[in-house]
Amino acid sequence: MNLFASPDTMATNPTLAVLGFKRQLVYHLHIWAFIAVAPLVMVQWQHGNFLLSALLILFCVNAALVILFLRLRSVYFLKGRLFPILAVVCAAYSTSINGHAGLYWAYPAAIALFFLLPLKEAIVCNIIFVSVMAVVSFLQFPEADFWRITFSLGLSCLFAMIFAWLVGRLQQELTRLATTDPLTGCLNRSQLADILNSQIQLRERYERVSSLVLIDLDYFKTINDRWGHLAGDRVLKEMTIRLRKRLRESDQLFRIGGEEFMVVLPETRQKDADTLAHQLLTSISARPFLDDIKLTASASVAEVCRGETWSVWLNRADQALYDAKAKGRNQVVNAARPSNEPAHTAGPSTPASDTSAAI
Ligand SMILES: Nc1nc2c(ncn2[C@@H]2O[C@H](COP(=O)(O)OP(=O)(O)OP(=O)(O)O)[C@@H](O)[C@H]2O)c(=O)[nH]1
Repeated sequence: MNLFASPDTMATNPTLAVLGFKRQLVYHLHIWAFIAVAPLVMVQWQHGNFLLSALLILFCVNAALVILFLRLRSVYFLKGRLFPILAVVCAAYSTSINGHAGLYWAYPAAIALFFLLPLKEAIVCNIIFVSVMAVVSFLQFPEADFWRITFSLGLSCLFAMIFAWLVGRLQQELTRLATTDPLTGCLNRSQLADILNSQIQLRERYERVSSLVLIDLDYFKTINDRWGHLAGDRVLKEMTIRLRKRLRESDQLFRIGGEEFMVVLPETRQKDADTLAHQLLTSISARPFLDDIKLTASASVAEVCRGETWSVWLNRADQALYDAKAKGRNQVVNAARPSNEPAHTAGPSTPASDTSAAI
């Protein structure tokens, strides 16, 4: 059994890959913490520290449950929140009764918080932890030791915080790079299946209907041939800006091929998507690109139908786009619905605007 994410998923979906790595981190952290802490239960029991022994048993039980839940259900037991609380309480209490022998555990506990909690929560928890440890050290050790402990623990937390913050930033940046197209900033195909599937689930569970629009520039090859690839790139960027201007925040714009774009429209019926597709084509053909390059585009519209998979949904839209090209371009074609679905608005192709096909 693959614990966290299949190799296929990790290769194609960066967001799931990151989630998989986070789960592995939590998993390994709990395993090694369990191995390190379990023998201490006996040691503390033999020393007559029954309360600490009980706290350590709780810690081990929680670690075992997190490991089991991750293995069997791929979810965090109690969202992994018990580890930090128990680690901090055990370390502080152990220091107060065992002196230096307990203090050593404060360092790994403080660092572990940054791996298990969201950054802000980890910072707050660590500030509280260092403060508690400072009070315990003040009461327990000579003044010189109190300063050493407080500063060395505080510095360890600071280093761990900087490291966790940078890793978080790096992870966000890598996810962004892996999920977007560098030229236009649109989403790329990596999350296409997931986003279409989530719309399908909304349709199946709550009857909430989404549509998708495919848009493909007409005769784009001619732009490259006449004005060069750089001009072609600038046209694609400007086209993205024009499309974005007309879309809502909740709509998702993908670049799924060279000059082919896809818009996923949540909570949108085919009729409204068709209206939007006409407006998008008009925004492309109404004004020339880079001052003198006139362009048109063809589009297709497909509302998600009950029981279909994302690839069937996309194929219907693809077929309709092919029809729009075959019928002369610069028009919107509504995708045919599967034969078992009642027809709402599927209709014949309609001209997008009067603008003649480009160049
Ligand atoms: N400048 C630029 N061109 C690209 C990019 N990606 C793909 N293309 C070009 O887009 C063109 C697509 O050509 P075709 O598939 O024949 O499509 P078309 O010329 O638009 O013709 P129809 O779609 O049939 O109207 C090719 O010349 C590709 O080289 C890109 O990122 N930048």
